[in-house]
Amino acid sequence: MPHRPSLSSSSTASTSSDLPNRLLKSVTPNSLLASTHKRYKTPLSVETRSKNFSKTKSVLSSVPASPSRRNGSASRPQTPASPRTPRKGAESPSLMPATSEMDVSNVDPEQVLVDYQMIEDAEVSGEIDQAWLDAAMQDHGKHDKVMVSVRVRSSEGQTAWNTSPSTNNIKLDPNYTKNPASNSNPVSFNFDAVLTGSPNKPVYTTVARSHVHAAMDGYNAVVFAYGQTASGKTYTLSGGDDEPGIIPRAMRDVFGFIRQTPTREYLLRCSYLEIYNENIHDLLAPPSMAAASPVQIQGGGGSDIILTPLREEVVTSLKGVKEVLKRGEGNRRTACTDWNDRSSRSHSVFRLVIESRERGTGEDDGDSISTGRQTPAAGGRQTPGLNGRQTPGSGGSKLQARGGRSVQTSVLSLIDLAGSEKATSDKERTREGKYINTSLLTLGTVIGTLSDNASKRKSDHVPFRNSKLTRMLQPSLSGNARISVVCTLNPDPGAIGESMSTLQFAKRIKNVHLHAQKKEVIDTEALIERYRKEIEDLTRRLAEREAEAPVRARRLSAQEQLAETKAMRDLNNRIQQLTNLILTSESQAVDEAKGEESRPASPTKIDFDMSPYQLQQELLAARTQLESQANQILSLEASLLSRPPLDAGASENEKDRLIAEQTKTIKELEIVVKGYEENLGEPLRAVKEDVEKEWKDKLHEEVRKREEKERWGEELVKQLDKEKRIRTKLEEERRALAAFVSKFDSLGLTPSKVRSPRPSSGGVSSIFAGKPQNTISEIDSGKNVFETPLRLETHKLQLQPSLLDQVMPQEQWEDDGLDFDDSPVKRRVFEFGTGGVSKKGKGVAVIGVAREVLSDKENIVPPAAGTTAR
Ligand SMILES: Nc1ncnc2c1ncn2[C@@H]1O[C@H](COP(=O)(O)OP(=O)(O)OP(=O)(O)O)[C@@H](O)[C@H]1O
Repeated sequence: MPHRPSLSSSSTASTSSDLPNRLLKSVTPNSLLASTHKRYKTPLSVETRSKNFSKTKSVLSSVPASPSRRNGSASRPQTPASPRTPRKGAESPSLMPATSEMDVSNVDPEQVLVDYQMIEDAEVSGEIDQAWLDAAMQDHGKHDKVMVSVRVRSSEGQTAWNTSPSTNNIKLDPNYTKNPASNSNPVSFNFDAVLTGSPNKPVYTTVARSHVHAAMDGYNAVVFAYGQTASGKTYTLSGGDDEPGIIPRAMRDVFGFIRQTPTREYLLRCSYLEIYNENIHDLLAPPSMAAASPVQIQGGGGSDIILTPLREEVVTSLKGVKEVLKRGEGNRRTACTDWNDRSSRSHSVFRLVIESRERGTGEDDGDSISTGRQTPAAGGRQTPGLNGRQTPGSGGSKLQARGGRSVQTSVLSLIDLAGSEKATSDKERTREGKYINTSLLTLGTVIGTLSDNASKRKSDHVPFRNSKLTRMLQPSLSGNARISVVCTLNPDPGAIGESMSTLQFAKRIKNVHLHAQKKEVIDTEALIERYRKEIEDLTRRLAEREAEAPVRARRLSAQEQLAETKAMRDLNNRIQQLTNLILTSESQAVDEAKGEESRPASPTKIDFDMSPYQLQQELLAARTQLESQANQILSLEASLLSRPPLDAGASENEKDRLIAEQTKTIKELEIVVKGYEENLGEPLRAVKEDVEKEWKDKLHEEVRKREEKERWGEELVKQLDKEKRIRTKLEEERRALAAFVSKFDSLGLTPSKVRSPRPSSGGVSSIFAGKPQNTISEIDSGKNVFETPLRLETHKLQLQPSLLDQVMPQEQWEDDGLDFDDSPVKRRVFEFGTGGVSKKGKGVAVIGVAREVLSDKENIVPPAAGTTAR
């Protein structure tokens, strides 16, 4: 029996010095009752969770051989559902600071990085050396299944199980089978490991160490203990000072790993929570705060989940981790149940988020050299919560990729599940037990479905959302984590039923398939470098294929040649795609350098957090876009090729001109194509604007010309109307004059009665017959030979009403609306009358002529032939 000294001075348990007394007490029923009674006064404990594993003997003997009830339950006082009160040794919740100095939202991650130089000897496990590390690495990379181990609790009493650690087998003792006749076919199970005994070190080494290393290497890892109440889950996970369990050993290994890895620097932050009655409580926050704002689960659907609000404490040393653990364990809910003095009444989850990147040279680190342990937020740097880039407690990455150095992020989750149990005699415990059993049942269903899906290649719905526990474990159980399960068994024959159900759970979870992936956030520089390398590789392969093409073409069938062409086209497409990605990344980097943080993400930005489905969609969209760009480029090239070929007979100058023209066009096309590449399908903005402007100006000019023509047309129509009206009036005038003349003639005036001594044989008609040549007839196609001079003057001279009224009423003449000021007709009329004198003079002269002709018909003497009117 190993000696187990007390765990801590603050523990309520006795020290090793009073071991004999404790042993004595432990076997006395009265003392057991007394102690139980005393404990029930504080049913929901916040006592420091470091159980007194030093009193193994007494504890083991006090743990009932089977989950049978204890005596004294009848006298148990009612359980107050009051808030937790601290027990002796636990950190008082009221003293707990509302916020912690090491809360990740209060520190600059760059200032609290841990590297190999900072690890002190005392912090690391002496067993870790390079060979050991190499072995651990090789191991953890291979598994695609859950690692399942069974640990049978030590017992001094009877045991129902026969174990064989060397063959990893566990068998039910034939004496305890229901049907002894079935001895030939005993209940037997094989697992990855079957463990017995009290030491925790071999347990850690076997079930958890490689997973811890996987987490340090960038994989998510989960280790959890499953089993009925009092079977040893907490003992396995937490242990005690003399027999530390998986959690403290894992933390020691974390720092040991860092010490052995001089090439990287780490940001470590931990959180501690419990799921109690289907509520998640932050164990690192003061209880009042944790109760007021329970932790919520966000996200999911296969991807990572976010727990908020959840305190995350940055740790830079093993001591720091121990303090955090102590604080969290002090807040855990434990109570004395019928089967376990200090039963965990909740599922507890301790999470360590590990972010790491290659150590910089210092030049690319700016002011973030981690050459020694630094105080948080030192140096006046902005804290992450203040610079707007990070959300405190959101669970996202805090460390930035820089200088081409990518950041790996992983989470190590160490989970102590509450134990399944039968109905208890206490109301409050029964209520808790109901929640515990329900969530464990859901866990079993989820595991069962996952296992069935994997073995039968189905995709049945997995009810992750039916409990907080499975919801929280969803990303890990969906496959993106390395998982190790320790199933703990109570060897007592009275617990065979529960043990069998635990073993069935272990068997099912063994079938769940895992495909853990490293999560890496890479910065633009490193990304571009990767693309460049890939392009180089592809270009080389393409060149090789092209070189072999002629030889191969002879050997290949038509179908194979098609496949070959397609393969080469794919290579080309990929090169093109990568080139575009480089261009996009580079422009993004420039924007980032300019501080354009608000710039929307480029459509081709690679987000390594995306689910494979989202990435596929992105890829599909990018391919479609590239294909359309390729088509545009092809059509541009085609139009370039379809340009008229250079005429062989063209003169040198002409050739030069055509060459210059074609060169210019090629340049323009190049700009357009480049624009398309840079803008992912958008034409170059400047080119687009130029073209638009050019066409706008042209359009304006065309509109202006059209409007001018319309105006000109309208004017022309007006002029034509005027001309028409003039023509009509002239016609009427001609008719009137003709009537007048014929009337005049019909009066039978003889030349003797006329004052003029020069008689005319033709009468008045002869006057018109002998009119001068420059009359209106010249502009009127020779039709209205009599018109204008007389018409106008007749109108102006107010011809004798007795005569004219009959043919031309006064009003008609006045209302003709003609304006002769500018008309060519008028001009000609005046010219005709005046022979080119001034406008005013012309009018007078014309009137004079008309008056001479018309004022006194008695005096009208037709001029001699060939003479003009005076
Ligand atoms: N392998 C072991 N060797 C010695 N003692 C053990 C071992 N496993 C468990 N015990 C003891 O058994 C008791 C119950 O163990 P523990 O509290 O770890 O059970 P549990 O499964 O966590 O119970 P619960 O689900 O009720 O919290 C403890 O006192 C512990 O010290």
